[in-house]
Amino acid sequence: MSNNNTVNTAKTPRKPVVLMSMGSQERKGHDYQVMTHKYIVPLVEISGCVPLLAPTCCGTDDLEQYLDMVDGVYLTGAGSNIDPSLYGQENLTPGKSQDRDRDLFDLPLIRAAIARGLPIFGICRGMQEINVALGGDMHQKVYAEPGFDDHREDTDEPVEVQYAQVHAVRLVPDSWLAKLMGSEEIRVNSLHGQGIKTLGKGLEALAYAEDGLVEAFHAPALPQFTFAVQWHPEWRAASNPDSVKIFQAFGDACRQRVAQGAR
Ligand SMILES: N[C@@H](CCC(=O)NCCCC(=O)O)C(=O)O
Repeated sequence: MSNNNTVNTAKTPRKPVVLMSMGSQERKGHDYQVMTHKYIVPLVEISGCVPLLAPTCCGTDDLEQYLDMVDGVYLTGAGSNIDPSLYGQENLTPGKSQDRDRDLFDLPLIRAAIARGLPIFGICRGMQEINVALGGDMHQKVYAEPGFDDHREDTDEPVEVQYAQVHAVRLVPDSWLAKLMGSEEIRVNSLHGQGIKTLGKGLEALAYAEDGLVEAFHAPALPQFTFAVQWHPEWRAASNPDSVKIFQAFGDACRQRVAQGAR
């Protein structure tokens, strides 16, 4: 008897799994590992990936095992500053919080992920971590540097104001980012006191603020997607066409990794 039910043998590819390193927070005498919703939601809903949140409070013994489980790495922003001793400077902001556990987890994570050819996407602190991991350094107080603007948010303002678009960034003409955005200039939000001073090995600027500060970079010599921005595309990402394009591009890079059958 003929069977009209054809069996679809084409397997739907699994979703990419993406590592997100968590940050530390102290509340009422207890230490927490945290990750903000606004970073998680666009990775799931726009990039179409599955987040794997990794605590950074337990050292790096399991780093390679984490990387065995993922198809990409996504390094988020955080209010803490990277320990400047990690890029050869004295600490000029002793009043600002640091997160040494996250520093000591993320810097080797970045180098190991690059060595494996994993796609990497960094936002704000995440961008700065990639830069430092590759030997770059930072202006610890951009707002105090001659010729640079103050890129910090006003923390007394409501959060909608803090994450509002406040300045333009010029995208490098004819770059893949300019082509992706369909423009050589976009407007972005700005919530950072630190900024790129020297780009790390293999990093190339893709966007600049009006004062010349590097606002996005990539690693053109690497075969995999390696992209980072100083602004916050995760903020209400679904309602920002530029953010949607960025998160979709990262998701596509991670799907390409899955298709390569790397794991
Ligand atoms: N401390 C660094 C990085 C700033 C940063 O990531 N800000 C975002 C904090 C809140 C959020 O996660 O959205 C600097 O000041 O440059």
